[in-house]
Amino acid sequence: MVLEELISHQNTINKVIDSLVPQIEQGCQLIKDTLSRGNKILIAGNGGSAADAQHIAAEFTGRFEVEREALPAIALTVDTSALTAISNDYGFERVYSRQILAYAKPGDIFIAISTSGNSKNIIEALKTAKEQNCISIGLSGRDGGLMNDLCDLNIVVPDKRTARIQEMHILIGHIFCKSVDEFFS
Ligand SMILES: O=C(CO)[C@@H](O)[C@H](O)[C@H](O)[C@H](O)COP(=O)(O)O
Ligand SMILES: [Zn+2]
Repeated sequence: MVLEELISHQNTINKVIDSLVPQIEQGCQLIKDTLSRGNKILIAGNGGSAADAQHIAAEFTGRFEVEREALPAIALTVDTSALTAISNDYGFERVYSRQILAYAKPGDIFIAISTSGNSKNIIEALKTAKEQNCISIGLSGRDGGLMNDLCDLNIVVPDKRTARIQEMHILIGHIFCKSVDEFFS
């Protein structure tokens, strides 16, 4: 089983190498352009993808591999008072869209992470991000789901398994960070 899982991960990376390099490069460029204009990054996801959202945001506000200026990135997954109040008062579907209304300025980037591409709170957040004139980058999987029609750039990991898709998302997130390190250092 262990070897099979490792080989399955390797097969997914090979599919990403074969099909997603231009889209990942486009994501790097959008993020560098956004940060160098003085705009910020907002990130959200559910479950393992919530952990990815805060992991990636912290690489920007703190640092990744080299010394460079602090960069503005906010994970919408971390404030338990906001998460519980918004869910309780407006419904879980609006837990991220309400925070986008609070934080987003035109030209900011919203990175939406969903392996199915269909989580309702992520879809609502993408609709609000569009209304706020934000740029949206999707990290999704399977067939890209509803995110295909709502993201400026939807990076769809060509796999069916949530675990494999999540593993590629954090790799792509780290590639975004590497490209930002090179640009800002
Ligand atoms: O990490 C995992 C599974 O590996 C789970 O916590 C997973 O993220 C949750 O089931 C999410 O609710 C799935 O949502 P999504 O990726 O379809 O948007
Ligand atoms: Zn997981």
